[in-house]
This record gives sequence, structure tokens and C-alpha cells, in this order.
Amino acid sequence: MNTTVLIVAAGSGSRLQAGVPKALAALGDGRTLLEHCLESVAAAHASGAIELNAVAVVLPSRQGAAAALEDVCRTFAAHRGITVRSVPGGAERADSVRAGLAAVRALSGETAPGERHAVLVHDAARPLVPPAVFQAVMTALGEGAAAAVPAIAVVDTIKTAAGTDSGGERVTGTLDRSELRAVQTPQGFDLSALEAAHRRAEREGPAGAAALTDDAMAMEAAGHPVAVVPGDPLGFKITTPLDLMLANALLDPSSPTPEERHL
Ligand SMILES: Nc1ccn([C@@H]2O[C@H](COP(=O)(O)OP(=O)(O)OP(=O)(O)O)[C@@H](O)[C@H]2O)c(=O)n1
Ligand SMILES: C[C@](O)(CO)[C@H](O)COP(=O)(O)O
Repeated sequence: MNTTVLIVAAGSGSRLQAGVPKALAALGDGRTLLEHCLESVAAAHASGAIELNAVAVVLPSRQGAAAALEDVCRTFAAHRGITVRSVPGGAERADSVRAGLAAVRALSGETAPGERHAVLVHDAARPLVPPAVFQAVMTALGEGAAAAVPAIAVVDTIKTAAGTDSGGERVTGTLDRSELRAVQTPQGFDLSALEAAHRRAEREGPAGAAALTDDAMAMEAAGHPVAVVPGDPLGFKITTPLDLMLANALLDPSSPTPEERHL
């Protein structure tokens, strides 16, 4: 299936506090998070997991950061022979995805009747996703799903809590963990269906963008079933300094491989 990968990389990384927008943070050998993420997409393409048409990357609008990340995209495109288009993002992740979807559509061309284009929406903040996860998402789309998300089981007990009058919190309930999944990216979609779902969510106003923490939510709201496929612990999102330490340790050439660590 003709597939375009959409990497959202326009976040500020306020929780990482790296002093630069997160996609520019250095990881492992010093290459940026965005470079590592692009290389994971190239690895998935090289392994045959995805039939890559092109990559669209959504970048921060801050000038210096945008120029540096555009350079990353250009170098990757030239080195790997993959078409890469970059566009500026928006205030919320969903705004950035919408900006990226316009670029994906331009890269994919019109959808002829009966034809399907796939889009894989992926976080630059997840730089270590193995090809098998891309493969599992594409398999679900190939079997006819309009939406597929990789997910892993939740290991903690998850409780709901509410504020108390004294300023603290108290537990209001405990969720059934057997039904909970931590959802990762890349999330795969039929392109036309995702465009329509985002247009629908946008009609609900700007509050809608903040409420959509992933793209599957837009599809769920539009009434599409969302297939769940196996994610991978290596698909973790680099959100905090601890996550970056973990990713650096995993990429340290003197460390045991993920297989040796039984990841
Ligand atoms: N306005 C935004 C916000 C997020 N993202 C992207 O969405 C992914 C997941 O977001 P997250 O990890 O939360 O990144 P940040 O928003 O940068 O982090 P924080 O919330 O800590 O500022 C990241 O690849 C990020 O670049 C984006 O493209 N545009
Ligand atoms: C899309 C996502 O990575 C799926 O887990 C996640 O919802 C992004 O959330 P964030 O709060 O923007 O990091």
C-alpha cells in the first residue's frame, strides 16, 4: 500500500528541559532525536515493513530550530534517497498533525476510487521503534482496518483521583488493568478517513485540538473501529530526562543489546 510517514516534531519538550526543542536534543552518538527517528523509518523501509512513498516532517516554527531541523531532513533525504517534505507545526499536537496531513496529501496525490493511501503518524519523540512495530501496523491496514495502533500492557495499578478541600488528593476508584493499554506510535490510518476525522474534530473548535492526545481518538469519535497491534517497550516516548538517560544507555555501544537484556 502506498504509505507516507508523518513525523510530528514540533513540540517544545517542556518536560524534557533540554534547552532546545525536543526534536533537536542529542541522543546516543550525538545525532538529534529527529535523525534517530528518521533512521528508524528508513530501517523499517529497508526491511520491507513499509512501502514508503515519502516522509512529511512537522517542525517547530522557532526560526533557529526550524533551520537546523530542515537541515537534518535535507541530509537524511540526500543520504537515503527518500523524499522528505517539512512544514511548520501548530500549538497543540493535533494542530501539527493537521498541518502535516496537508503535506501528506500533496505528497500522495489524489485518491482514485477504490484506491487506498496509508499514513503512519509518528512521534519524533519515539526514536527507537523497531521495524516489527511498523510491520504490525501495516499488516492491520492491509487486512482492511482504517486505523491501527501499537500498544503494550500497563504494568502499574491505575487509580482515578480527585482534589480534596485541603488541597491534597484522594482516590476515587481503581481501573480494571486487564483492559488498559499504553498506546504508542506509529499509528496507521487510511489517509482519507483520517483527514475526514480531523476535519470533524476541528469543527468542534480549538478545545478539540488540546483534547486529542492521539490521532486514533479522532477516528474513534468518527465511529471507526481502531485495531490494536503489539507495540514494543523500545517504542517508549522520550518525555522526561529519565527517558533520555534510558535511551542513551540503550544506544551505548558498550551496553548489552536489547535482546541480551530480554527487552
Ligand atoms: N504542538 C506540538 C506538540 C507536540 N508535537 C509532537 O508530538 C509528539 C509527542 O509530544 P510530546 O512528547 O508530548 O512532545 P512535547 O509537546 O514536545 O513535550 P512537552 O509536552 O513536554 O512540551 C512529539 O514528537 C512532539 O514533537 C508537535 O509536533 N506539535
Ligand atoms: C500520541 C501519543 O504518543 C500516543 O501515546 C501520545 O498521546 C502523545 O501525548 P503527549 O502528551 O503529546 O506526549
